[in-house]
Amino acid sequence: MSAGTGAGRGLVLDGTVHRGSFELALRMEAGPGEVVGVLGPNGAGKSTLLRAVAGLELLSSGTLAVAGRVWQDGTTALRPEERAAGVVFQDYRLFPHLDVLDNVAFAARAAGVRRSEARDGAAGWLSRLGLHDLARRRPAQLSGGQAQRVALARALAREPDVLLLDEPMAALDAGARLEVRGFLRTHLADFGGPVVLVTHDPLEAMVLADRLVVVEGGRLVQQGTPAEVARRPASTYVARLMGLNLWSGRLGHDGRVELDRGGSLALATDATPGRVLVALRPSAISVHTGRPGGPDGPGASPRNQWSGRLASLERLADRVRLQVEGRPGALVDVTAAAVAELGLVEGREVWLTAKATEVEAYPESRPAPLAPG
Ligand SMILES: Nc1ncnc2c1ncn2[C@@H]1O[C@H](COP(=O)(O)OP(=O)(O)OP(=O)(O)O)[C@@H](O)[C@H]1O
Repeated sequence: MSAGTGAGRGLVLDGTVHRGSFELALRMEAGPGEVVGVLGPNGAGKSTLLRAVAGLELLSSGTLAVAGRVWQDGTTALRPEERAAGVVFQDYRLFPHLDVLDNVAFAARAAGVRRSEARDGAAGWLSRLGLHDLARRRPAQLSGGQAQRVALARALAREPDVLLLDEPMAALDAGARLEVRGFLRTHLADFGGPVVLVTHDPLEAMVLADRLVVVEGGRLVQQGTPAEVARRPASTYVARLMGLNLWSGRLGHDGRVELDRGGSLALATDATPGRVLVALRPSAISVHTGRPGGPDGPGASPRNQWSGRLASLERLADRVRLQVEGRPGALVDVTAAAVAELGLVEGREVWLTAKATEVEAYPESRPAPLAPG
């Protein structure tokens, strides 16, 4: 889906929301058919953003419009029930006393549609989503994955102008998460309106979102396609999330970046001298237990090498992540075999090397303004 196009028919939020002493100040758009993933650390304001769209919090200033209709501005504030928003929460929030069919029929019933007609409509949604076998079950008889699929059916059955998903997979175990992720991927693509998906999980964001918006401390710090954000993270939080090393520094005319927190790295590419962020994949760094090439070795080694102390080892799915203190400190990924062969233990002095071609540098800048809708 194209970013930013036709946002007039999508969602446009430009304003501030206050909750106690916290302020969210944001401009964001989600075009029709576009899935925007909102990422951010705890307390960043992600839920506040969704609540403001749903009408559970009011904007202190600014405007919110969805599908060409103003939901809030200086003079208007639609009540939550007047907003055509389909919301899916992490804890499903199905009505426990109603079976699945009546849960999905609920919005139509609340809008005054006759019971038989509302149930026919709900049955249609359940069939479309492959959930008709669950129609007669009560929420207590559903697994977490099933409950969350029903919650999506209920949200879609409202025929909303925007879908709001608040950490929809956070309460699920790994198996159900995979299942629901596939389900969302299929059915979000069929929904023609804007989707705002709040998540902590970078994989979920990568798989489901067309565009990412990163919020920290109530402010937008970065937005872009998942690939852009992963390649050039704008903050340490994003870099960690994407599993990258990120340092800030100053690039000189000699092609070396002097890092703010010590050390320097050589680049292979031409970048404009000045303030930069430097990203390096943990798997692009090699570990050695002695100085590469020996103390007086020939210059055959890669252009970046530095020493450090192994602070910790963490087993990941298919590798081991090392945290090395040094100048610069770095995350390094190696195989379990390498850990054994090199005798890597906490506290050990190591040498790190990285090819200059692996070092990605880009200007340290404020997020680019949104393209006009
Ligand atoms: N009812 C409230 N009254 C006052 N402040 C609140 C209230 N609820 C949340 N806050 C504050 O608003 C800020 C943003 O909270 P919010 O829940 O939007 O963050 P979040 O990004 O969704 O975090 P999390 O990932 O932990 O859910 C936090 O600093 C929080 O302390």
